[in-house]
Amino acid sequence: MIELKSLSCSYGSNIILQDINMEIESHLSILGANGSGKSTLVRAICALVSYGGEIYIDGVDAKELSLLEMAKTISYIPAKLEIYDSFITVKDFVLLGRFAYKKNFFEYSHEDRVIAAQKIKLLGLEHLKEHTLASLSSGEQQLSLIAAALAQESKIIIFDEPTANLDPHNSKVIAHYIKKLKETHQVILITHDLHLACYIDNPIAFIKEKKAHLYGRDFFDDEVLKELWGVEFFSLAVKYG
Ligand SMILES: Nc1ncnc2c1ncn2[C@@H]1O[C@H](COP(=O)(O)OP(=O)(O)OP(=O)(O)O)[C@@H](O)[C@H]1O
Repeated sequence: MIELKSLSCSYGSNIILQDINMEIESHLSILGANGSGKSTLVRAICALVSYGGEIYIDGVDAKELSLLEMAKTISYIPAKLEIYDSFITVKDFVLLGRFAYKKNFFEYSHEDRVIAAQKIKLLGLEHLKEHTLASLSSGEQQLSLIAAALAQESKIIIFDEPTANLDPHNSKVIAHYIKKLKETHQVILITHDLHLACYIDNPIAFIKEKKAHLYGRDFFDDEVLKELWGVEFFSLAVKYG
């Protein structure tokens, strides 16, 4: 359970989110216009930006969590892989997901390596494990990001626009993984992909004018969508089902 109490976020004098009060009991999808503050909201939850108000994760004040405790609690998966080391292999990248569990600075344990190998297998990346990340397609990179996040073994996984760079086939593959992860993890999804949001079927927080507005399935009503986005919708088809 994530509780936001009077949450506010600003960049300098630019107020992005103001006085948000919300209980995220389980899964959630976050939608809203470009620049509305979706990524800022999840970055605040992950303690990646400073904020006013309070955030509690399972009753613990997020400000009290160390970096390593936070890593064991939440994984944040960005839309696109920023590759700092183009020569890192998939195997070594997924192992990085175990950084919070390292017993000393230099060594990953046998257990860390076993868990990383399991996640590589789970995501169907075994044939690519010795390949460099830079040599993979966007879809394969996204799968590698998910494998590293799973290796982190956090309860909460946040996806920030996971299908933004993917073709329809890979979007469907990723959509199925996200849906499956809901069985074992708390999944928070930021997306502009209404088909994906509809398929994942989480409660919706729509960010508008610095506030979060909550919806259920009613969000996907053509009239509601038209009012929120200002464009016509005609019976959104669930293409990932
Ligand atoms: N590091 C930063 N410094 C200053 N302003 C920022 C910073 N990060 C984001 N912003 C601004 O805050 C606002 C909200 O950004 P944010 O990335 O949270 O929006 P978003 O809803 O995720 O957008 P998008 O859908 O386009 O990804 C934007 O106006 C953005 O320009």
